[in-house]
Amino acid sequence: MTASETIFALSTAPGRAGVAVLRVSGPMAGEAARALSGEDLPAAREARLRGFRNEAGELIDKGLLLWFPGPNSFTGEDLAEFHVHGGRAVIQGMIDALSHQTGLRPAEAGEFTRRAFDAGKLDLTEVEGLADLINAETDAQRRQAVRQMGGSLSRRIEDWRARVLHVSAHMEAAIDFSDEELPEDLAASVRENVAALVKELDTALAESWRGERLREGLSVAIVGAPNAGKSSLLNAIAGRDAAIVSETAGTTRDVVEVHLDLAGYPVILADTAGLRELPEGGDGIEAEGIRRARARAAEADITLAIFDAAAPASPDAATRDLLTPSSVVVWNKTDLAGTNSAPAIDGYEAIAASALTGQGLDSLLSRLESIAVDQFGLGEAAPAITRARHRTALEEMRLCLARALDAPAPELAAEDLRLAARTLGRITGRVDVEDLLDVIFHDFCIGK
Ligand SMILES: Nc1nc2c(ncn2[C@@H]2O[C@H](COP(=O)(O)OP(=O)(O)OP(=O)(O)O)[C@@H](O)[C@H]2O)c(=O)[nH]1
Ligand SMILES: [K+]
Ligand SMILES: [Mg+2]
Repeated sequence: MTASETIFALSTAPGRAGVAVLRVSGPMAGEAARALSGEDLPAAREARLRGFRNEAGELIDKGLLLWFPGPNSFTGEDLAEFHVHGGRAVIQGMIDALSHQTGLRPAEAGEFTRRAFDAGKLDLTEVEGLADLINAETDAQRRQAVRQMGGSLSRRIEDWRARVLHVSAHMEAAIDFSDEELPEDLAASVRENVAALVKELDTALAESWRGERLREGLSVAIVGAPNAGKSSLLNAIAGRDAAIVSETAGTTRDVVEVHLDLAGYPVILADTAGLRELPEGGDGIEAEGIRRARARAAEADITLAIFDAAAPASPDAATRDLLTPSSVVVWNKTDLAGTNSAPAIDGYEAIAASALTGQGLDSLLSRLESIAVDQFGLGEAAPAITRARHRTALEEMRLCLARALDAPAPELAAEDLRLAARTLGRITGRVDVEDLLDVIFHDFCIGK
């Protein structure tokens, strides 16, 4: 990317809508806005009604023009926004007119945000927060994304990084000024500070799965014997015919997912193939479905095990084999059983339900909801580690700090601390040696 290129794109979703927004960013943005509107630019950050014309002078649409002169814009560059009516022909007309402007080219995916990052408007965690916000499906996901976009994670990372740099700056200075061992009081304070950081990192790492899981959703796999009513339950919960239901055992083969919002938390409910032993040379497609069902059950956070209440005497053995302490057990088809009793299975408390009448679905949903609240609710206080990338960097930083604590010589400890700070800098995308110098000059008188 070269900063001198001017880019443009439709910033709202394509298709019909009341309003569509097109953005132009770069040195030619003002020129393009003048050319299309045939008038001077509006005052900075003030919306003005303008007619937009193509190169033949034909009116494409009337709409609002906004002018954000750099550096006070999202990208840090000159940026113009055209708000027009959101029809396919209007949008295409605007895109064609912008393409005809010299020096303009269509933006690549993420290029506006990339420019905002390059201009120092957002760091990497804030960029990720913005992406998460655009993808957020539930309230809790939105809250986490807004916090991260607002810099909560970066402030936490920067705080750790500043503390590491501070310790290492003191060590480097002591090393420079003497060629012997570190003074004992300095060595003790280094140890104390580094040990405190290691402890905080351990807490953050122990909690890190929460933020990642909130981005992805709690995964629930529905398992059970063929015809237990798994697909019927999925449909009843989703309120639509997401999966095929039939009286033929072995109907479901592919994993069918439905996204739920339970108390603001994302849950991905997956219907799977019924578990059963297939005869030799049996249906290979069903066998593949069963393999996928088992794989999904193994990686799910929760298995929702469905048993047939019409046959209470012999709960399916293959399903019982998959029960774990985080399983939720359901007797389905209670309408056929003629009783609402839900005897425990292998010691697991069960819920009585009927996909047909809807009975018991409330209890089932509130059980899932309370599991989601337990999993996610607690984690909302601290800025979350939301990506494997963050976790890997923190694990690496922890190793560096642990090595620094055990280092046989102060020079080696200082090197490990430098590495720890760099690792953290990778999370926010601000790896910068100038910082180390800044701290040194800040804390020590130059004349000394
Ligand atoms: N009476 C009654 N019938 C049900 C209930 N739930 C499902 N059924 C019926 O049971 C049969 C099997 O239902 P499915 O939802 O296809 O069962 P499944 O567990 O997904 O079956 P496979 O995909 O083949 O493993 C269908 O004929 C459903 O109409 C229920 O609660 N009550
Ligand atoms: K079936
Ligand atoms: Mg099914």
